[in-house]
Amino acid sequence: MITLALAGKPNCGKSTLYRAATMAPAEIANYPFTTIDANRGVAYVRVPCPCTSLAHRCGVCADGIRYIAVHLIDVAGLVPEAHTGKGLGNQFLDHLRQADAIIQVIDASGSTDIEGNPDNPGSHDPLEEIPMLKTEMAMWLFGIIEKHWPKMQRQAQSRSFSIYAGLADILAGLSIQEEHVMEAEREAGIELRLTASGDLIEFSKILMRKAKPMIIAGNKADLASPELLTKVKDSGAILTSGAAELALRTAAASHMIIYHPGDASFSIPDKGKLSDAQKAGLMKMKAYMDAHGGTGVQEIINRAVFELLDMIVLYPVEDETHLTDGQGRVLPDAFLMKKGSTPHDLAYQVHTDIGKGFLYAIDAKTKMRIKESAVLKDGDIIKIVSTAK
Ligand SMILES: Nc1nc2c(ncn2[C@@H]2O[C@H](COP(=O)(O)OP(=O)(O)OP(=O)(O)O)[C@@H](O)[C@H]2O)c(=O)[nH]1
Repeated sequence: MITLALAGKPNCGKSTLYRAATMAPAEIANYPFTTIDANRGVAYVRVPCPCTSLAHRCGVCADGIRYIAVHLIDVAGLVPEAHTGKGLGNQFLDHLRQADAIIQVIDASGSTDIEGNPDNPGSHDPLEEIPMLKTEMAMWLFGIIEKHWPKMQRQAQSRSFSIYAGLADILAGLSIQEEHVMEAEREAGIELRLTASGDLIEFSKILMRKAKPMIIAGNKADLASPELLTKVKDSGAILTSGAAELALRTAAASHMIIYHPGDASFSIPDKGKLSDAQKAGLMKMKAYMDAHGGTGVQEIINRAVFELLDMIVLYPVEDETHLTDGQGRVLPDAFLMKKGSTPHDLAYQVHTDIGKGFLYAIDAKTKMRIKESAVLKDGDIIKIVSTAK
């Protein structure tokens, strides 16, 4: 399953964002494994469910909204020089190891300094936080490479030794592959074999960027001044309010409001049941959402998955006419897969045996056979015919 990590300095709101994003939407609260351990949980991307255009609705989605699970990690807060052991030190880097993509959380309200100490809103520049994470991650990676470099350079004297494979091997735990190493070498304009370890910092930065793509959440946006909001938004960050999202999901869970994560707004079914304080709190959130089109929490998860990681959603079925599985359930499964995936890749994703016994696939929309190597499109509903059952 795809893993996203929330990383940033202490007090920028990571845990609040994490709690909000991993609080299962009311309709799917009984999904298994909502919390895996203290800092690893299940969050969801939101997509329109294809069943909305069918005669039979699917029973999985909530009012035509399909939520698909991804893992989310709440990474320990990091401070400058964390790679040397400062603050909680390398703990955060060990968490990041497991991530496919990183959501860097910054305090858009400027109400905490670079080490996370509280201050008045607007007293710090949120954009100063952005290079810190990149630097710490790159220096950590550099530290690993540096340790192995003398040996690697000796081995590189031998013609049969590939420095790309060697480096990828050392960094396999970080999901760094040979192609990443080659691309980073090219981009850094160096020849790895001939480069002294001390000159590998820029290379490490590029390599980290390739292996762990990053998107920025300008969090606590509800507390930020209009000037800071503009500045943070112009930097390309997505504005978020983890606190608002958490409050909305909590209110929805107790049926105080109707809200699906990612909605631009919410409704109150029975105002009479709310206290004046609750009404005032909700109105404040409504004003914020009206101004920003929502809390931004769902948006950042969707963008991390679909834009940073280039994923599409595919729906495997066993019966291409009724779009059901073997038990008659309509569109029960939705898989997140890399853009460019083929029916054969999907077959493997469903089950290794289905992949091994793959015969052919049918596009349920056109009822036509498609080639094993055809490139699938986002939203495709596919029947796989395999020797395996
Ligand atoms: N106004 C506002 N406050 C927030 C928001 N998110 C978090 N906070 C507050 O900011 C403070 C820090 O939030 P946390 O979620 O604990 O921050 P953290 O980054 O996990 O902190 P560490 O665990 O120290 O790394 C708490 O008082 C939160 O209530 C937000 O979106 N808006």
